[in-house]
Amino acid sequence: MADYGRASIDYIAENTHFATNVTYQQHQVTREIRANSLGKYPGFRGCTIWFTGFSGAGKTTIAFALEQKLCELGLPAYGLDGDNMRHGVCINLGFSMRDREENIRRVAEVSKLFADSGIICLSSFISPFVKDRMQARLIHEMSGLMFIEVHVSTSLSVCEARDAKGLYAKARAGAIPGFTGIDSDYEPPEQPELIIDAGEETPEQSVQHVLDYLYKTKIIPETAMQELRERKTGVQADELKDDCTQNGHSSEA
Ligand SMILES: Nc1ncnc2c1ncn2[C@@H]1O[C@H](COP(=O)(O)OS(=O)(=O)O)[C@@H](OP(=O)(O)O)[C@H]1O
Ligand SMILES: Nc1ncnc2c1ncn2[C@@H]1O[C@H](COP(=O)(O)OP(=O)(O)O)[C@@H](O)[C@H]1O
Repeated sequence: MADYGRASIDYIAENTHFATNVTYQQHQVTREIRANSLGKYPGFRGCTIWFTGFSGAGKTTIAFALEQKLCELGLPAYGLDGDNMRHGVCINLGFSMRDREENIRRVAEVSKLFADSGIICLSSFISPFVKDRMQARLIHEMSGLMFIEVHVSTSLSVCEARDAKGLYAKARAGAIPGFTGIDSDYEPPEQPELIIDAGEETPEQSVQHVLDYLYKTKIIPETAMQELRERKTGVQADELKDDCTQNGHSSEA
C-alpha cells in the first residue's frame, strides 16, 4: 500500500459522516476461495482499473473493449461507467464539486466490492479532482486491493472536436453550466500507473497497453496472455517463450 501519510487519512476522516452502532461483519469465505469459483483461472486477481479523463476522451470505449477481451479470455471483468452509475446508484447527484465528490466516493466503494469479489473492475469516470481520486485509491489500498489509475489524456481540443454526445456544443452555448474542461476544472493525475493518449492511438492499441500492464503486474496469467497472442497473430506458444520470460512470468499460469 502506498504511504499517503496522516494528512490524507485525516482529510477523509474529517469529511466523512460515519454511521454509528454498526459493526463490520467478517466473511467466512476468503478472497482466494471465492476467486476459485470465478472464471477460467484459479487465484485472486480482483483489482480496480480507474480510467480518468475528459468527457469524450475514450474512457468508456477502451474500458468496454477491455471488458470484452478479458471476459473472452475467461478473466471476470465488469465495466462501471459514469453515465450508467448516474442512472442508478448515483441518480440523485449532479455535477457540483460536492456532488462529484460523493459520486466518486460511492462508485469507488462499489468498485472496491467488485474488486474484493475477485473481478477486474473497469471504472470510467471523469473524476476531475485529485483529492477524490486519492480517496478512491485509499478506499482500495486500505483494503489491500490494487488500484490502477489510467489517465486517458486525450486533449480537450480532440474531445471537443469528437463531441460524440453533443455535450460540448451545448456547454459552449451555456446550456450545461459547470461542464468539465469548459467552465469546470480537470486536475490531471501527477503519477498515474498508465497514461493513454486516445487522440494519438487506436482503441485497440490502448487496450493492448492496459493488457500489457496487467500482464506485467501478474494480474493476467501467462497462459491467458499466450492465448490472446496466439489468437491475434496465430503464432505458436514456443515463439512466445522469450517474451514471457522477459516479463518475469514462470511457465505456469
Ligand atoms: N457538467 C458536466 N460535466 C461533465 N460531464 C457531464 C456534465 N453533465 C453531464 N455530463 C455527462 O456525465 C458524464 C460524466 O459523469 P461522471 O460520473 O464520470 O462525472 S464525475 O466523475 O462525477 O465528474 C459524462 O460522460 P462521459 O462523456 O462518458 O465522461 C457526460 O456525458
Ligand atoms: N483512439 C480512440 N480511443 C477511444 N475512443 C475513440 C478513439 N478514437 C475515436 N474515438 C471515439 O471517441 C468517442 C469517445 O467516447 P467515449 O468512449 O464515450 O469517451 P468517454 O467515456 O471518455 O466520455 C467515441 O465516439 C469513440 O468511438
